Amino acid sequence: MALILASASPRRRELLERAGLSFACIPARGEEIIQKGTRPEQAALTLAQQKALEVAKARPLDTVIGADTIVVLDGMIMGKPRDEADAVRMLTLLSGREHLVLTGVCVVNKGHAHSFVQQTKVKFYPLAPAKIRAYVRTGEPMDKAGAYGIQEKGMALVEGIEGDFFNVMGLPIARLLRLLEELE
Ligand SMILES: Cc1cn([C@H]2C[C@H](O)[C@@H](COP(=O)(O)OP(=O)(O)OP(=O)(O)O)O2)c(=O)[nH]c1=O
Repeated sequence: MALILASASPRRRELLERAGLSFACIPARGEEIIQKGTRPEQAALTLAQQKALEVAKARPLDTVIGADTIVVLDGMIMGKPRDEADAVRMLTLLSGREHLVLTGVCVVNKGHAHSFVQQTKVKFYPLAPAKIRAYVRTGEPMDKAGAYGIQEKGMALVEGIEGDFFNVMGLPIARLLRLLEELE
């Protein structure tokens, strides 16, 4: 029985590797679709479940991990920016404010799906418009929820966090390891 990470995210792969696990990566191909009006927790859970279940169908004997990370400001969900203007819009909204990063995780094992959502609070410094534009021009925000990466240049935007740092990067690794141990 193998462990499979149903993800194309280089951050998730790196975190699992750093935690010392052996696993294979098989990205889910399905589009990430969520119905309008879905609550943030439910959205993160549903997307993680969709990814894990899609890959688990092809690998029924293996343990499959799916995850999805969203940023939530005042109850509003921010995924990845559509384009640079969208990234500027998101970062302008996040400037000087506190938001939540939610990562949904789903582990499919022996035909059962085990899911949870982990939440981390992140506070941004106030950001001057020129700073936001310069950061967006680096290209870093484009494949990241909320248009920033706390583990790269985006670290300069962050005044503080409350909760698991790795959850912001895309995988709440300690809680995931605990779940995997329970399933052994
Ligand atoms: C907020 C934040 C998000 N992110 C990333 C983590 C996720 O990769 C990405 C959110 O997109 P996701 O849809 O969660 O993941 P993904 O499309 O990159 O990979 P896959 O669906 O194949 O698993 O944003 C950071 O790297 N740093 C951050 O600080």
